[in-house]
Amino acid sequence: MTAPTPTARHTAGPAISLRNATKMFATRSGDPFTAITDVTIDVAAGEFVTIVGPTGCGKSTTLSLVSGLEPVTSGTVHVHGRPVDGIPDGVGYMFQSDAVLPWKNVLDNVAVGLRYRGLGRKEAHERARDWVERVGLAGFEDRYPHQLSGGMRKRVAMAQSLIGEPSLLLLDEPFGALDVQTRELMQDELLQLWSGTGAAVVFVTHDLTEAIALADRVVVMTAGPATVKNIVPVDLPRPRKVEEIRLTPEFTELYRTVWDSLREEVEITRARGASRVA
Ligand SMILES: Nc1ncnc2c1ncn2[C@@H]1O[C@H](COP(=O)(O)OP(=O)(O)OP(=O)(O)O)[C@@H](O)[C@H]1O
Repeated sequence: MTAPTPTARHTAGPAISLRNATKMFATRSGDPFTAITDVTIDVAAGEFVTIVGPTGCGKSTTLSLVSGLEPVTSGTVHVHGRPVDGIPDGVGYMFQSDAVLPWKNVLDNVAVGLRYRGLGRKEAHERARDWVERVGLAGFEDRYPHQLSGGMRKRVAMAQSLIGEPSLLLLDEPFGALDVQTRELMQDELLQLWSGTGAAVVFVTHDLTEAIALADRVVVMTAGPATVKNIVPVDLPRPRKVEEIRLTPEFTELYRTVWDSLREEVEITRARGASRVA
């Protein structure tokens, strides 16, 4: 597997910039529901940022403001220096439930984004073949998703998100449904594929080991409505092998720092849940 050539565009400012971003949703009762409040985060080109926080605090909502799927209620969200108004150019996504199309084989699934953007079949297939190889699926081009393992489907999804050479990669618990061994393998492969691309990454996860192993910085969110509680720099050398670095004393220390920050927020969230069922 080889890393892709650097393609991300370079701008002077941060790739992503949220300033006091607040999102409210309308509710049936008429009272707006605040999902996140005053979130301020910058992500530089080529930086890998992970977001952790208690369940339901607003992590996915934060991503949806960056991807343009939801408009911000107050505050600002900029991508490559421009206010987000609809889906910005150069965004790649990956979610827990992958977007692999059951009626298309591996090659067509990987090529689908390029075809959608108007590239001819031959060229799209050539590039897709290259990406199928990069994600370790050479020889499986003709297989259909139901003939693949969970890990192989994730590889297809990874190739789908990376083939467009995104300058921004938004990942929402992409490996959440995988077993632990496959997950670690996919984490290593993601790091390898991303390294050198210059893409800014925002990766939402519940798994602190994953958050620390992948990141340049871990953003810890508060109990909902989420705001940024703490940002922990991860000064571990790259390239990284998740299996190896998670056993180092530096990693254990980082884990303690992140968990110390998160624990209180998890307890607040649990107490709210308990009071609702009391
Ligand atoms: N479209 C919507 N309309 C109303 N409320 C919403 C909408 N989207 C999200 N919410 C609410 O906003 C809050 C934050 O949701 P969000 O999915 O961002 O949290 P999360 O931290 O990603 O959750 P999880 O950890 O469970 O994945 C939740 O209370 C959710 O119910």
